[in-house]
Amino acid sequence: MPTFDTIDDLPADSRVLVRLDLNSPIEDGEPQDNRRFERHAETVRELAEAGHRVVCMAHQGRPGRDDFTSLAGHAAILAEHVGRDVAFVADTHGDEALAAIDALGAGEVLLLENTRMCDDELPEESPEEKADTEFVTTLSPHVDAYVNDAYSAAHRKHASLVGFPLVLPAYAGRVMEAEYEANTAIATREFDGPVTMVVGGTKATDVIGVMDALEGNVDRFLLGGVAGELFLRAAGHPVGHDVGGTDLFDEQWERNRELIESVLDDRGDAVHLASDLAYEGDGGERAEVAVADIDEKTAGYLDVGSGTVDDYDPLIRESDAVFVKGALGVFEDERFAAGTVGALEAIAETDCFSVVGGGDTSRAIEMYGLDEADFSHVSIAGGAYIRALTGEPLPAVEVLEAAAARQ
Ligand SMILES: Nc1ncnc2c1ncn2[C@@H]1O[C@H](COP(=O)(O)OP(=O)(O)OP(=O)(O)O)[C@@H](O)[C@H]1O
Ligand SMILES: O=C(O)[C@H](O)COP(=O)(O)O
Repeated sequence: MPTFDTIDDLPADSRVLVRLDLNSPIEDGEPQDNRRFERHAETVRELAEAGHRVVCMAHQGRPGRDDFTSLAGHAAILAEHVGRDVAFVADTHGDEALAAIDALGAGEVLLLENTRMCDDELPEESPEEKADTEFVTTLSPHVDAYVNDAYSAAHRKHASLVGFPLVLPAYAGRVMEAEYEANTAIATREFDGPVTMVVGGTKATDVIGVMDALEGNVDRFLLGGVAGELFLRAAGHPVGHDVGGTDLFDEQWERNRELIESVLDDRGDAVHLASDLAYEGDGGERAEVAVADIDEKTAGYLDVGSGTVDDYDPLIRESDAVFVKGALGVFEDERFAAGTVGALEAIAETDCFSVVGGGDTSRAIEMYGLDEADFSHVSIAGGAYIRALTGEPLPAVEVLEAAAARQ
């Protein structure tokens, strides 16, 4: 169980500084609505309805990149989800921000400007150094408490994540609580039956590290995507390398070859590989080939084949817990969605504990009309989910725990 305090412990009528993670895809300069707004809105609404004065802060993109924008558009989307006005001030901790914070009435909500527009925010430093920055020392006296709801950014040692909880009473928001509990379950919970992990996507280096770290906690890994092909390569099949200008395989193979081989040697019985793969046929249709019949990879494989979907289905249905990291194919294209959707449907129809992680993969749930309520938890975290799965500590969670020990 987490040892941090939650907003249930927050004193009444607080002026509270709440760190959200609204980092979103940006199209034509505008943030796109996504699950993060909906989830964080629950924490914000609960705080506002309880009569607290709610000062939100969040980041967007990274300096120098196209997605580094103001949060003005985010305030409008957040307001729709919260169901009340969210005022926006284009300032992180200057006079304008302080005046807006001081003027907030009970139940009112304010969003400050992108934290990464403040020079003190980004360099990763110790919580003590962050607590000493002008950003933290200027804002803190204007609020009574700090709430961190940004689990998905908790792997970063940035001022808004680790500085404030050193100098203010600090609490976890509802998203922080839910993500923490679900994402650590694989390492901390006892399950009666088999624990299965569905592993795919393009970030093979991440997921292979997770497989290595979780060897003792997972009974079987069902592989697809780029990692799946790299394992097939290690098992001696002529796949898992780049063709036609892709750069997904060779570099990740060189980086992970030893680890893949050692996972196969140590836990080969737990690693399930695709028996067939799907690709784009000459007429643009989905075509499939048995892995045993592949002599040479001439085009990209974009999904696991239907035989593999049938192999994986009962393994999922007889599991007591299923964790998903990465898609089994390029599900964004309907022709290559069968692997990912097949696995998600089997999970949804089974009464197992389930966590679906990864921003890209979880999009398949709404794209294919699945009901989010049929999963125990759909994570909104990327890097933090990976770190939680591998048991790496999250600095922003550690400071919340330290704050609770002080409080
Ligand atoms: N064989 C494949 N070839 C190319 N892309 C693939 C293949 N299989 C799956 N993908 C892609 O993998 C993506 C999802 O996995 P990704 O590694 O991006 O991880 P995620 O965990 O969902 O997201 P994130 O880490 O960004 O939050 C999908 O967009 C899908 O198109
Ligand atoms: O979107 C995310 O995964 C988090 O907000 C972290 O963003 P970052 O990788 O830019 O720090």
